[in-house]
Amino acid sequence: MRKPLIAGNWKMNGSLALLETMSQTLSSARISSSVDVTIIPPFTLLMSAGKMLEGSDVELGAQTLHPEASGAYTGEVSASLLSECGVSHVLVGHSERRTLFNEDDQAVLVRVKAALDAGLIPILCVGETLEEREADQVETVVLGQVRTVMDALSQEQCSRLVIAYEPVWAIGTGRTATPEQAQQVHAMIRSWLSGKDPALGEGMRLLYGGSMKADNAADLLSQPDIDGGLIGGASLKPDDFIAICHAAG
Ligand SMILES: O=C[C@H](O)COP(=O)(O)O
Repeated sequence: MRKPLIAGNWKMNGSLALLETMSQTLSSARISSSVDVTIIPPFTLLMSAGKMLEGSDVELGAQTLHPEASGAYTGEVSASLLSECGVSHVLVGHSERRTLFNEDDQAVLVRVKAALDAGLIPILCVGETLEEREADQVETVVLGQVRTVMDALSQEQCSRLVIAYEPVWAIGTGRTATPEQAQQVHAMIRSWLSGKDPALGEGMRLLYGGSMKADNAADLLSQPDIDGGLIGGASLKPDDFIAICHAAG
């Protein structure tokens, strides 16, 4: 039985004030222990967030990392620096990183390895653009992104990953994949994983991301192969984020 995970990616948004409100709202929300919850604020808030969340069940994630352990990389942050803030999860390969910061599959792979080496849980983001969907390339693109990473890792390393399927055309657009569209891609990813290793297919959490909101979360999360959500915009509104967490429980 896979435990659902709801992860809120704040992107380059939020503030210390929102962090305080979010942490208070989450701690009084009585979210079921059958759901894992992670918030993923910008780097500058991680240290404060780590302190605020200490002792709570809510976990902390980062939005990216540099693959090297240390060195002259002005502006970058390594896995060990993230760990010091109390970070347990890190997004890798988000479509905004792939598109705006030119992170290709190899750049994604080295970041996944760096995260795993440091004991962090990578949330590997994959997904097709609208043009790729319209050209019938969903399987080629999505499984290509999954394969590049999974085929380069040991089975034990693979078992520590979470995958988030985020159709690029649904991110921040208000245009959500239908539960059937999302389920179809999740089932395809799971079937590929099962072919590689049945235990991996059975155990890996596959999150959906792309305009998931309080009013569509329950339908998406009720699909058999959707094990949680990677939430952008709605994760900045404490009540909406908590409603999504409740929908997963
Ligand atoms: O990381 C989160 C995703 O990009 C989804 O963002 P969104 O919920 O604003 O569409």
